[in-house]
Amino acid sequence: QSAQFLCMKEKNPWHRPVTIIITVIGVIAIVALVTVAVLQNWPLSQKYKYGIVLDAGSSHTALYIYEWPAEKDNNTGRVEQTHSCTVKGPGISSYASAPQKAGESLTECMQEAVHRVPKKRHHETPLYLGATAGMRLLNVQNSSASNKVFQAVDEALREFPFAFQGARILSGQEEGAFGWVTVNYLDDRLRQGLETNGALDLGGASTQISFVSSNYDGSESPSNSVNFRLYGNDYNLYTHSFLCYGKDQALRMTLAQQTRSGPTSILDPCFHDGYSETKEYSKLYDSPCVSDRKPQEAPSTYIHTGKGNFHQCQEIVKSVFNFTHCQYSQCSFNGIFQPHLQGPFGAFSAYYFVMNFLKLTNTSIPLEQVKEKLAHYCATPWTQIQKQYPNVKHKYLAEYCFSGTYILTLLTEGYNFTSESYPNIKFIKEIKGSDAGWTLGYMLNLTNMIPAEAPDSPPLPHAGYISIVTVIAVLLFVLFILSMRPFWPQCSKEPQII
Ligand SMILES: Nc1nc2c(ncn2[C@@H]2O[C@H](COP(=O)(O)OP(=O)(O)OP(=O)(O)O)[C@@H](O)[C@H]2O)c(=O)[nH]1
Ligand SMILES: [Ca+2]
Repeated sequence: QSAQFLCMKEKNPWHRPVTIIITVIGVIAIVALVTVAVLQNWPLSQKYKYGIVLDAGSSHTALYIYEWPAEKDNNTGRVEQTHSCTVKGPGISSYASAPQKAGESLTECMQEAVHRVPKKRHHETPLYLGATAGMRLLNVQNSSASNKVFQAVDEALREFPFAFQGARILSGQEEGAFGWVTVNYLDDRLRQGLETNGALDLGGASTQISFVSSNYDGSESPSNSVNFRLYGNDYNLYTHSFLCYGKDQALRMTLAQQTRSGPTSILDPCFHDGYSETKEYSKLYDSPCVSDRKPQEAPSTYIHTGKGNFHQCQEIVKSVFNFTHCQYSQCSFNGIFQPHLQGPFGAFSAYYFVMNFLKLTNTSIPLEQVKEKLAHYCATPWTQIQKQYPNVKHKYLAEYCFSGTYILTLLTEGYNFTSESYPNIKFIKEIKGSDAGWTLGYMLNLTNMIPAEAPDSPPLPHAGYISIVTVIAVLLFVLFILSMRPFWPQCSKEPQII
């Protein structure tokens, strides 16, 4: 006789059909549960949607293509610029006498957009054209010519397979406010409700300043106030656009200032010593910014010569700002209200082009030192400048001394930046690969891509959710197996005598 453990003789319980079936069903259930959870929460499709904005500025037109994930997440700050194209030739307002050409000029960049945006998205891709100060001025000067330019541009853009949403002139407020939206959206400040950055935009024909100031509620000078509710936060923005104070029109104003008596030549401190070019009076005064100052009797041309003196240049530049009247508690210039400057500022477009060329984008350099460096640059003879920068466009190169002086004067005398607040300015071209400017903000607004209220975000991130579902499923399965214990084969504790 031998004593044996009976259960040892029994078949392995895991081989019993019931256990096998339960296990298989359990495993299938867990796999199914986890798969459903993963699929349900997977971004439905990783494909992209597109939007196109044409920035019809006074000096040139640029096309921007934006991209964002096709499903959900549009409101989580993920719209990015994927491509930009600079239209050859001048801005559309320069085609007043040949409107058809304004439309034609856009063709090349538009064809590029046709190739860049996937074909199946073409028909649903919104296309906007916004015109700024150049068209505002043309509209003042000759509204029928500006209508014709728009008609030509409209017709040209309709030829493309996109969802064309129209061409129009932006108001100065829109231009300023959307520049502010762009800068703060790209920095992810809006969604997170962080303190915002002000925006400084310097174009060819107008310039904008926009910022949130805690002591400005919009009641003083309401025309400078723009209200936004974005991601559940209220913003009361101060914004102003100065028509004629873009750098090209400001240069005209300083030249007008120096040619009031209709001389045959001027010695301009804003241009380098040795610079000399013959220019036409009719071209100089062909703008509403200066047309009323045209000298009574003037020859057809004047010789524009330079003498390269920063301090004298600054005096002439100052004279295009009017500081005599202010009906508000405080003003910037020309009687325009401006609350106390507050917070950091991003300065883009010509602010960046000019300060970058002059190697003056580092605002931690004291303002006095910046002025000294610029004074030194302005005093450099024209022949030396030309030798030093043989590849820079002649028109740009000739104007950097004026442009730098104008920028510093506008910031300090105009907007009241001081040596203390100057370091709050950052000269920027782009943020995270997207250009700073009004176009992105304009598109986000028109496509309702920034919700007024904060989106309901799921309490757990995707990975966390999946892990928890998996752990709970496994736990439930183990519990289930344990609950089946009564049906498990029993081993007797005592050896049995067979
Ligand atoms: N140095 C330099 N200047 C530039 C460049 N691109 C544009 N500019 C000049 O900088 C000024 C401002 O340019 P933009 O910001 O494009 O102006 P815009 O949008 O055409 O004009 P607005 O309608 O007033 O906004 C103009 O005088 C341009 O000629 C560049 O790459 N380098
Ligand atoms: Ca512009």
